Order: sequence, then C-alpha cells, then structure tokens
Amino acid sequence: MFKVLVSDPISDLGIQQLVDAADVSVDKKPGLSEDELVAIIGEYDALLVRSQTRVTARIMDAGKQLKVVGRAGVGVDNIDLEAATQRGIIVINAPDGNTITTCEHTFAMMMAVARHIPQAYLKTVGGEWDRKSFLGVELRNKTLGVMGMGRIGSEVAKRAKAFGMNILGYDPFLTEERAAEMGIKLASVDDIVRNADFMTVHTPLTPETRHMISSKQFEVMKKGMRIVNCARGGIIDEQALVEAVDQGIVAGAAFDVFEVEPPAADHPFLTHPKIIVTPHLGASTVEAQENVAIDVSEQVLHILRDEPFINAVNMPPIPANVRKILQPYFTLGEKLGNFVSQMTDGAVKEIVVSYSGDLAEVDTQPLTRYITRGVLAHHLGADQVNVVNSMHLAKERSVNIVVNKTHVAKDFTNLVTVTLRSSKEERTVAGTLLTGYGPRIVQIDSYPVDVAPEGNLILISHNDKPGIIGRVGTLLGSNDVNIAAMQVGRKLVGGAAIMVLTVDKGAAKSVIEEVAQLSDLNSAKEIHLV
Ligand SMILES: NC(=O)c1ccc[n+]([C@@H]2O[C@H](COP(=O)([O-])OP(=O)(O)OC[C@H]3O[C@@H](n4cnc5c(N)ncnc54)[C@H](O)[C@@H]3O)[C@@H](O)[C@H]2O)c1
Ligand SMILES: O=C(O)[C@H](O)COP(=O)(O)O
Repeated sequence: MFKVLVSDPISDLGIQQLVDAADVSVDKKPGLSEDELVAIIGEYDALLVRSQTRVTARIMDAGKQLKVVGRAGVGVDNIDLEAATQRGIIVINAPDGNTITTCEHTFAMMMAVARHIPQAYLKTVGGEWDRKSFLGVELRNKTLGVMGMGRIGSEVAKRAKAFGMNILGYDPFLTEERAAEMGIKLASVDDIVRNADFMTVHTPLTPETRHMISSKQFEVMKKGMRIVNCARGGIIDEQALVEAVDQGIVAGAAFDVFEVEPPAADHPFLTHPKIIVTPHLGASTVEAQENVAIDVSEQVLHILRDEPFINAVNMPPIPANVRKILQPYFTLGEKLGNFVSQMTDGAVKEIVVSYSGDLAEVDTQPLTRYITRGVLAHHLGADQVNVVNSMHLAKERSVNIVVNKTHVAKDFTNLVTVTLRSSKEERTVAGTLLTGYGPRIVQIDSYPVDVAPEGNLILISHNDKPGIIGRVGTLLGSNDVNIAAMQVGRKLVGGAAIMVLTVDKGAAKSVIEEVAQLSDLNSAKEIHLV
C-alpha cells in the first residue's frame, strides 16, 4: 500500500483518483511545520503540496521512502530541487492546469489598477461617494510589455489583443517568427521599460530574473507606467518600485505575489494608495485547483506504480514526438544496462551506449537515463537509483557515459548496444524490439543470440565441444533447476561460445559455481532481470 501525504489545501475532487485507488492511502494534514513534517514523512511514499509547504532537504532526508513530491501548480521554488535530485526523489508539477486562471487574474489586476477598483470600492463602502479621485485609463491603444512569453505570458498577449493593445514580448526563447505569428513585437527588457504603458511579468523567479526590474530600469522607464506581477515576488524589486511610484514614474502597481509571503504587517505595499494587492490568488479558482490536483494525482499514481510519467521538474522534459519513439525502449534499455552490469566484473568506469536506426534521429538522453539506471541499480540497489538521479549518481562516481549514434541500422530497424568498461574487462550486450516478440537481447559480446530479457538467466562461456550442453543440463537438473529456454551463440565451429539458459527459478550460488567447474567451461554467471 502506497502512502500519500497532502500537506497543503488541495482540491478534494482533484485527488479523488488517489483516494479511490486500491493500492493508495491518502492522509490530509495541511499546515504542518517543518519539524512536524520531518517527524511523520518517513512513512510516506509521496508528498503533495501547493506553494505553502517548504519541501526542504531535511524533510527529504527524513522521507526514507519518499519517491515523489507532487506540486499541484506551476512554481517549484518552495521545493529544494537539488536535494530531491541527489536523493532520487522525483518532483513533478502541474504546469498547464492553472494557466488560464492566472492569465485571467492578471487581467483582473490590470483592469483594477487601470480603474482604481479596490480604492474606489473601499471609499464607496465607507460611505463616501467620490467620483473625482478615480479617473482611470483605457487599455485600448496602449502598449503592453510582457516579460516571459511562456504559457501564461502567451495567453495574456492573446487576450490583450482583444482589448486593442499593442504587445511587446520579451523571452529568451521567443523568436521573430513566433512573435510575428502571435501578432506581437519581439522586444528587449529595455524596449519594454522605455515604451510600454503597462507591463506584466510572467517569468519564473531565478537568479537571472530576481530584480530584473529595479532602480536602473525605473530610471529610464516611460512615465506613468502601470505594472502587474502575478508571477513571483522578487522579479520586481519591491523597494525600488515603491520609490518609483512615489516619484511619479509608476502610476500604479498590482501585485499578487511578494518577496516574502505572507508580507510583514508593515510592508509598504499594504498601505500604499497606488499599489493594490491580492494574497497569491493567481491560481485560486475552482477550475484551476481541480485541474492541477487531477494532473498531479495522475502522475503521482504513475510514479508510485513505476509506470511512465510526465512533467518531472528535476529531469528534462521529453517532447511528445520523442516520447513516442523512445518510450517502448525504456524497459529494454534498463534491462540491457542491468544485464551487462551483472555480467561484468570489476568497478564500472565507462558506459558506452550506441543507438542505430530511427532511434539515432531523436534526442536519446531519456533512454540513456534508463540504461544508466539499469547499470547502477545492480551496484547501488534498485531503490536507490531512478531516472531522475541516475546521471547524477554516475557523475558522482566518475562513471563516464559515452553515446554514439549511427543512422544506418544493419540487421534491425533499431538497435541499442550497451558496452560496459570496468577496471577488469569490457562487455557488451545489444537489444531491440522485434515485432510480434517484444524486447529481445540479440547480441552478447560479439555473439548473436535471441533471448527474452526477463526472469532468471544463466550466462555461460564455454568452448564449443560435443556433450557440453548435456553436462550443463544434467548438473542443473540434478539440482532441481529446470531449463525453460536455451540459446547458444558461437562464431566458429569448435571455437569460443556462449550459452544463455532461461531457468524457472534461481539456482543456488553453489550450483552456479559447480557449473563453472565443468570441463570446457570458462565461466558461469547467474543474471536476474525483473
Ligand atoms: N500567482 C499565481 O498564483 C501563479 C499561478 C501560476 C503561475 N505562476 C507563476 O507564473 C510564472 C509563469 O508561469 P508559466 O506557467 O507561464 O511558466 P512558463 O515556464 O510557461 O513560462 C515562463 C517563461 O519565462 C521565460 N523566461 C525565463 N527567464 C526569463 C528571463 N530572464 N527573461 C524573460 N523571460 C524569461 C521562459 O523562457 C518561459 O517562456 C511562474 O513564475 C509561475 O510560478 C503564478
Ligand atoms: O506556481 C503556481 O502554480 C502558483 O503560484 C499557485 O500557487 P498556489 O498553488 O499556492 O496557489
């Protein structure tokens, strides 16, 4: 039974699939302190959070069984990603579920600041009928600068066009062509600061974006600009903003997010007549909360059940077209890595992976992660290595990973070859997916074979002499080890050869040692693939 802890308020409807799952039990304990989480996290396999819970290295250290941290939302700045990666904890988010909701909140804030809605409301409900103090501005024909043209920024730009705004967009990944397609103008930060009437930020908070709008930008800013931040506190320098508003450079600002949340009671935004605020409500709609909780619950279930998943934040995303090609090879790749690791003696120094055929056409890094996981799992334990930390663990142990690609495939449409170089030897195994047969090992060292990569296998290297197969069979049989399948590979009659036996159950170590002592046998190894 997998145990899931929900430590922030997350939509009940959204996590229903977890609650309904027969192999999962869910505990909802919102509002726990770090110490309280440390005390209980040890029994959980998954932790579900929004932005309130700070998932620290200390919590992850205590989470001995923790496989996944699921963020029901976009920003993962409350999660120590580095610590998660080092510990092999997968961090996933729900990047799409709250895009529209946050975009709409951005417009709510933009229009509220343009028309002084919160200030006017307060006066009106206070009994004052003040129609003079709140002269607003239209959005129509104004220039809107959008910093960060990702999911939310792009939706904001799309809707701003309906208001008749001219849009300047800045994003390191925005090209002239894409900007033209969207009917906006590609701009620099400086262009936006000098020319926009409204500016809205939609970047993550990174060392690069922290205070990307600060005194230097306010000094050259178009007078009368209105600024919205529904992304992350700290992208706009709060102190510098207050000064710019007081100097009349900025006409008004609308902030949903703060450098420190919740802000201190004496935070200058809270009493400033030209700055309006909401308490990080960007994603707070019924629809968004259901969406993100559904998305994250679905992926958490996949991860707990060891099924393919998406939206891992601490490993590179796999585009859908690449995933389609690679996914069928993930299990095979891991098994090849595990097989070659079990057959190789000595300390692993280098993993050489060769991809040929169609596989060579795409970014194979995700598949290399699975192969590396297979190699390392044999030495470090399957529970210690996963696709998130496999490359990190290899690097930490100075295991070099070399990837070669050849577009031409000789005998198979696609072939994955894994060679392990250790302190003692170099061994190779290759596999493919055969239509109608599934994953097969088709080469061991330089011998062609056809072996299903599963169950208990015995790999024997011997000299091709009459009677040897019988002797091996008799010895195993007398020890109650039944042979289910057998493959023999040789290059020359009477020369060196290999034998791969699939046996119904694992043989005792002593039996394998006895097999290795038979005449004309060079080595015998048991290989177990799950
Ligand atoms: N207020 C809320 O409740 C709320 C809700 C959802 C998202 N968010 C926040 O909104 C932000 C945007 O979310 P998203 O889903 O659109 O993310 P996204 O990843 O789709 O888009 C972010 C964009 O920022 C760009 N970017 C990165 N560095 C940049 C830089 N230095 N200058 C300009 N652009 C840069 C990226 O290239 C990317 O296109 C995030 O910070 C997210 O955490 C807030
Ligand atoms: O990054 C996000 O998804 C938003 O900031 C929403 O955060 P929340 O889930 O705490 O509302």
